Formats: sequence, C-alpha cells, structure tokens
Amino acid sequence: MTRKIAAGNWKMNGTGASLAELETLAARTPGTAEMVICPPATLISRAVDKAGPVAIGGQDCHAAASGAHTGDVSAEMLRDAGATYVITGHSERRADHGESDADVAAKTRAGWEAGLTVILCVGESLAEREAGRTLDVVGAQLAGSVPDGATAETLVIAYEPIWAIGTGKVPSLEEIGEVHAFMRKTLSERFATGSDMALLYGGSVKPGNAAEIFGVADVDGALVGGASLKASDFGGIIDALDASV
Ligand SMILES: O=C(CO)COP(=O)(O)O
Repeated sequence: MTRKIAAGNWKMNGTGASLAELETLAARTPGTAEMVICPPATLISRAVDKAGPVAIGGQDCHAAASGAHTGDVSAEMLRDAGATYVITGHSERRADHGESDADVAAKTRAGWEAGLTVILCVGESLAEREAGRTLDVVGAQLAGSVPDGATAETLVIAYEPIWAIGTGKVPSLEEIGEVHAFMRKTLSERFATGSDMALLYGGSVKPGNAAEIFGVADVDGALVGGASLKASDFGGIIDALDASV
C-alpha cells in the first residue's frame, strides 16, 4: 500500500525556539500519515531529541560522504545527527545553487548510501506551464534526477510547481491530478515498486485546501513550506491527510 506522508520543509527558518512547534507535533497521537519535519541543518540533532513519532530530515546533502567542501553537509552527517530523510532537487536549490538533474541524482544516491529516504522534488516554472510543457519538464526531471534502483521504501517524489511555492497560487485539482497520474505511470514503468511510491504535492498547501488536494488520485501527501512552521497549521494538514482514503 502507498504510504501517506505529511512532510514539512522549514527552509532557512528556525532557531532553538522553533523546536516548541516540533514538540507540539510530537505530542500528537500518530494517525495513518507519516510525519516528517526538515529543519535547517543547525537544528537537526536537537530536533531529533524532541521529535517523538515525527521523522527528521535534512533539506539537502552533498554528493560526497566527506571531504574538502566548506559549508556543505553530507548525507552521512545527516544520518549521524539522527535524520532519516533528506530532500533533494528542491527548486530553490536548483535555482540558487545551479543544481542540475545530474547533481540531484548524485545527491539522491548519496542519501541512499547513508540509509536515508529521499524526497526528490520536481516541478515546472510558470513559463513552462504556459508553454504547455509541464509534462515534458517533469518527465525530463524524473528521467535525469531519479537514479536507477529507486524503491517505494527509499524514494518519495514531491511535485512542486515553482509558481505555486510561497505564492498562495495552487494548480487546479485537474492539473495536479494530470501530473500525478503522469508521474505514477512513468515511475511504474521504470521501477518494480513504482506503483507504491509516495507522490507528494507541494506549493501553497494550507489547512484550508489540503483535504481537496488529498482527494486527488495519486496524491499521497504533501511537502509543505510556510504552513509547516506552525504546529497548528501543519496539524490541520496532517488531520486532512489522516482523514483521506
Ligand atoms: O517549497 C515548498 C516546500 O518544499 C512549498 O512551500 P510553501 O508551502 O510555502 O508554498
């Protein structure tokens, strides 16, 4: 059966005081959805101590296990700090750090080698959507960034249209459904467990729109930015996922 995952990406937000939000989440009675929080790297070890049933993830990792890479963090280090997940290929990393599909594939392999489950992000820009190229772009990202050997245990895909991130704009349910059905078909054709891989939607998910998004076929959860910073908001999204069938 496909996993249901509510993952929060705190991005470059959060200090020690923010862990109070995590403690509130950790006090929830777990439902059917897996809960994941990806705080900044500086908070991972402290977050692990407070996380209870919430899994902790990194937001990025270097492709190498160790070495002369000032400022970078390896997947092994994330694992050592207690993380069990890592995000790769977020559009903000692709844009801010020029990460290519090949870079994302290398980071994803590094995550697997360290024993982490990888949440790999794909998604089109507004110009690409308006040009009718969404499925071509997502298909090329899946082909170029997802390494061979992916399984439903080790890989989660997040579809995050760039124009929906932090904007309050969300694709129509039909548009989300079209991309998720396409990703399901593509992954099922390539991987033995592709039909069981969790496919998350990300981009302006809030408590108020989560239920209808989780009602779309092949949407198995969400990758949430802004609304994951407050336990009350993220809790509403988790409730909607728990209630979805
Ligand atoms: O980029 C995102 C999660 O990785 C989505 O961010 P928002 O939920 O703030 O739109």
